[in-house]
Amino acid sequence: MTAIEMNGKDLSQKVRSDIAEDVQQLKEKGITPHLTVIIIGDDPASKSYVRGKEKACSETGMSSDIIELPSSTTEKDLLTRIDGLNKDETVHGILVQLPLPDHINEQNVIESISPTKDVDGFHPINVGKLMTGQSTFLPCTPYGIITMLNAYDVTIEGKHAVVLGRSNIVGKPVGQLLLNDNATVTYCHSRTKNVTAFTQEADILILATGRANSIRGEHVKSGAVVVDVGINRMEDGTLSGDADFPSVAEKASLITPVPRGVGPMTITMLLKNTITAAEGLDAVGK
Ligand SMILES: NC(=O)C1=CN([C@@H]2O[C@H](COP(=O)(O)OP(=O)(O)OC[C@H]3O[C@@H](n4cnc5c(N)ncnc54)[C@H](OP(=O)(O)O)[C@@H]3O)[C@@H](O)[C@H]2O)C=CC1
Ligand SMILES: Nc1nc(=O)c2c([nH]1)NC[C@@H]1CN(c3ccc(C(=O)N[C@@H](CCC(=O)O)C(=O)O)cc3)C=[N+]21
Repeated sequence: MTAIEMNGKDLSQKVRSDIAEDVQQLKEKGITPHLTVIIIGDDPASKSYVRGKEKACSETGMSSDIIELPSSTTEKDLLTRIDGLNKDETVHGILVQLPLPDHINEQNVIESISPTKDVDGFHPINVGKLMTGQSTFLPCTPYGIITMLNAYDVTIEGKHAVVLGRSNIVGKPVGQLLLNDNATVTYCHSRTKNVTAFTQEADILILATGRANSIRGEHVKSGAVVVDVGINRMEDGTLSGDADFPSVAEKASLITPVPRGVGPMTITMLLKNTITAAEGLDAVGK
């Protein structure tokens, strides 16, 4: 079998043109959806993601601003700024780019963002809603993955989904969304014994470990749907996923490439969440 590529870049174009229409409608009501991104320090990869987010906002007619702070910023300063943004009615979505410098407690920062402006879906209130099946902001990468699987007509119900990785931003929430859609979900992590025994049983395999080219064709069941979340910058400057793309693509029925797979969908769902925030839906607790 040779896999069909699930192209997140093309799908993003389509979803973003719908988003642009929603933005237009909101503007007619006098609301311009606005996203504020805070970035601390000068990690080049983080800066590049943040630029991608800003570009995507302007392409859909949304407004955005980036607050760039030095890595010496204290937690107290950061929390004060977030408090200001929480109170600012012109700001609908707040995203603090992760990871943060070691001297700042990530959880304190996440919990300081108003759950109604938490377009990352990382606040414990929103995580709790996701776990209990209530509608809320879905974390952007998992939301993008589900949107992609739906767009490519992948049946989730009754399938065995295996998730490699259990981070709060990718692994755990993507497993929860698949469970909410009636998959049987297995999580694997660094302490899992014999990961291959699980990957070989997966109908839907989500790779989110950040270990470049670590999953090869022999690890994958024939006909599996493989979603590669990994973004690994190689020595030659190119990006690689967690899958060894050529050998996995030979076994899988559908696969996401890296780049142009999950990454662009993550940004697209961030835009969607910002619109939801601007609409002020009851569903997110307003
Ligand atoms: N495309 C996109 O939009 C996005 C891409 N990413 C990329 O996705 C990848 C994962 O990101 P993130 O979740 O933040 O990463 P983390 O480093 O936070 O988590 C990695 C997870 O992988 C697990 N793991 C490590 N080694 C193995 C192994 N050998 N077998 C099974 N599991 C293992 C870890 O287990 P343990 O918990 O035991 O340590 C951990 O749960 C990265 O490459 C990141 O750059 C991230 C966000 C968005
Ligand atoms: N609070 C917070 N929210 C996040 O959502 C968040 C974060 N912090 N920290 C870092 C990770 C990573 N992430 C990516 C987003 C887009 C691409 C993306 O667009 N990738 C392009 C390639 C980009 C390139 O060429 O460098 C692609 O895969 O085609 C990648 C990774 C969001 N994250």
